[in-house]
Amino acid sequence: MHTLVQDARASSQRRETIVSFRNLRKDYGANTVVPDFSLEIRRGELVCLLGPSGCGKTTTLRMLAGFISPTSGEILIEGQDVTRVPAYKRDVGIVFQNYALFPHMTVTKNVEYGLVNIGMKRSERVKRVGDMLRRVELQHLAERYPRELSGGQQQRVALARALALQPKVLLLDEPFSNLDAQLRVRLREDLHKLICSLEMTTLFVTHDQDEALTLADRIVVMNKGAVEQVGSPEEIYDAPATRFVAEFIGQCSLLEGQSLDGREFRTDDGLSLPACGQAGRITAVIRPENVKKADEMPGLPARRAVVEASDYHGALTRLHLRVGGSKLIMDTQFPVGQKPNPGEQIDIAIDPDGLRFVPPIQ
Ligand SMILES: Nc1ncnc2c1ncn2[C@@H]1O[C@H](COP(=O)(O)OP(=O)(O)OP(=O)(O)O)[C@@H](O)[C@H]1O
Repeated sequence: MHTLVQDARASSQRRETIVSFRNLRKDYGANTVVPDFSLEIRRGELVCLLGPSGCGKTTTLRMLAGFISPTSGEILIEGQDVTRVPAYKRDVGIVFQNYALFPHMTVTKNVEYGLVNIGMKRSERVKRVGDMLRRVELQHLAERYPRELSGGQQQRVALARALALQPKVLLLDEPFSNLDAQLRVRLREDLHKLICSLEMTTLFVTHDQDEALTLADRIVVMNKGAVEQVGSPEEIYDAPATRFVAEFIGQCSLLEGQSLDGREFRTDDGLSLPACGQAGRITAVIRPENVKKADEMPGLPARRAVVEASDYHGALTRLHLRVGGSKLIMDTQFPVGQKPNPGEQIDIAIDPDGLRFVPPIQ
């Protein structure tokens, strides 16, 4: 499986660039919402803009769609500068957060709409719409109106409408935000399969890290308009470049300290860990799965930890621990009835292979 993912990624890396953002900037008056955004998206890639609310994701997506003009910089689609090209001439399909279906048109008419506009022959339209509805599994609802559909079905109509025009790029703005948690997961898988089968170059926006980690080939983590890190989901989770990325993706404990001689890292609270080779002040990132029960890691120094809180999550229990003055989060399992209570002590070990370092607080 891993090899397949790597192969797919390697082959996408060999493919040509479809979208280029070059030093894109957007100001609203004196307020700079996107200072300097550059990115290349290759054919068939599924790229996600991920970040907290207000970080500039939608603004960036809308600049590519042509709904917002950048203050400076360039956007290229298949090598053509489209920065000043109107939205309807960009060959970009978009699925909006609220789907924006035409309420007075049936599913068929909604999907057919763009095809009529470009003057496609009726026989071809019927074929294309049929194909699209089959792909999103909505043939049986073709004559319904949007108000007669569930949220998930409406989303699929919006997707079919965007894909019917066979755009060069598909843009998705928070595509799952109006759906309940279970449906989100199912539709996420369906969407992933569909986009992969069409080899559709896709840029999507979300503030949901799970969505980004499960769907994207590459994630662009944004913070206050700036790009913090670009990488595969594995890279972003396993090797965060900054404190912001480490905290935004998954859970972690961040320990400030000093790398002493390249071999020892000493936290400000006195905890000693293997160092990263770098000297000076630095921050250690420890994921909860890398804090283990001491007896699971014989040979590593055991540390006495006080349980401050424990949260039961079904498959695992999350413990909030204090080791000396340092706080750690640990994900583990206990036999039924043996979960430690707040105030109890347990012996833990920190897996040095999972230890990562990021620049310290400025
Ligand atoms: N037309 C506008 N005029 C002034 N400021 C704007 C305008 N549109 C967006 N902004 C500001 O730009 C910033 C980025 O907005 P944007 O919608 O791109 O964020 P986002 O990351 O997509 O957030 P969310 O996840 O909440 O949609 C925000 O601070 C927002 O208030």
